[in-house]
Amino acid sequence: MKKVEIRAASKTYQVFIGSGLRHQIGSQLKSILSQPPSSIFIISDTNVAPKYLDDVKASFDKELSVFDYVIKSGEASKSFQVYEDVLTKALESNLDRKSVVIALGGGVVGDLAGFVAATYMRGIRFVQVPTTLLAHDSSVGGKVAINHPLGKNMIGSFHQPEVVFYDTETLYSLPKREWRSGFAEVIKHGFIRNRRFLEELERDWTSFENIPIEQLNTMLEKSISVKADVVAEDEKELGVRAHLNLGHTLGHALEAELGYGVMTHGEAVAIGILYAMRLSEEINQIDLNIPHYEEWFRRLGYETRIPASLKGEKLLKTMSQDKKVEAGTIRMVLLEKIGQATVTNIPPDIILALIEERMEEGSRG
Ligand SMILES: NC(=O)c1ccc[n+]([C@@H]2O[C@H](COP(=O)([O-])OP(=O)(O)OC[C@H]3O[C@@H](n4cnc5c(N)ncnc54)[C@H](O)[C@@H]3O)[C@@H](O)[C@H]2O)c1
Ligand SMILES: O=C(O)C(=O)C[C@@H](O)[C@H](O)[C@H](O)COP(=O)(O)O
Ligand SMILES: [Zn+2]
Repeated sequence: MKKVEIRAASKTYQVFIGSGLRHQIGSQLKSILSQPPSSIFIISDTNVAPKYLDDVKASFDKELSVFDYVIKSGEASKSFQVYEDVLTKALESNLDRKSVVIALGGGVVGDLAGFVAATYMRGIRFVQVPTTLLAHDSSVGGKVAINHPLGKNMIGSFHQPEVVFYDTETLYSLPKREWRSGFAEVIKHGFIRNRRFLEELERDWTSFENIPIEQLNTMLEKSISVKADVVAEDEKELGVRAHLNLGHTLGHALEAELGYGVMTHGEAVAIGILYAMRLSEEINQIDLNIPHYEEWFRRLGYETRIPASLKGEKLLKTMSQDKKVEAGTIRMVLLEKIGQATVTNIPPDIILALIEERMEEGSRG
């Protein structure tokens, strides 16, 4: 088993990475939680629950009350309606301030369950049990949120989990599309902070078929360590944490404009990273060798261009509502070089011109 420590200003906790961890959650929590839980509330989704919910439930002593709530899978569940439904179930189950929420699933479950935990009775403890590759990112660092029709993750909080149990055996039931989606955040961690890691990824990850679990676990430990370093420096995104948003200003706008769930988060981030690299070249007057990276992304099966169905002006408007905007100015994460990020004010005309440039063939002008 591997372990990464997250030293956030508000809390230090461990991310355990290993095969089969879901079977040990109940017993492990006995020593990890300083106060025993009065009850457990597991939130999962319709794809994950049939596979793994019983295993997690069975890991708890019979005497402890364990409730669960299964949401419909997909990004559309990060909504006010589902948030309310989960809270209703929590209240009906008489959860109290010593209860512990468990997020069993991908980033959708993690973000929603974390926000439920952050707000139920003004905040109760929660535990992340990620089951997607992408959730190596979402389960760490304490950003929890739901979406608003006008923008991604607009209603949320910072609420750190007590612990993260990353049972990487569960990733082997993921569809290939979800491996690819999650890998975009891994690549992002390389681009913003660790060139050597990025080079290793390029060398070792040529497809998502038959990945040995040791290779997976080692890669995840490195990727989570990048996030851990950033969160330790800046838990609440007052500065350097914004670097974790590389590719997200456009990425989030793509998700919102296409309708939540049409493009996965990672698919949108991959297009957003290449777009941010192009902006970096323009603004910082550097050459990042984009054709090289675009070719790698294509080989891995990513779309690399902005869908032709979208309009530049509308994307710009949505990007103007990004959380990094200050006094109406769009601020984006750019690269100074591969492995080093920075945040820069970007004039709207440049944003628009490069959106047009990065549109799918045949849709420009
Ligand atoms: N809080 C953060 O710091 C942070 C970071 C990155 C992304 N996010 C958020 O995470 C979300 C995306 O997360 P995601 O990609 O995990 O999406 P997701 O939770 O929707 O999972 C993707 C799909 O895989 C299914 N699935 C999950 N685990 C499975 C398994 N083991 N086997 C088979 N199917 C499984 C899900 O049901 C879903 O259909 C977005 O909302 C994004 O905004 C948050
Ligand atoms: O942890 C962070 O900080 C990130 O930005 C990680 C991102 O991958 C993630 O998608 C996050 O939810 C985006 O946050 P937001 O503040 O831009 O909504
Ligand atoms: Zn992300």
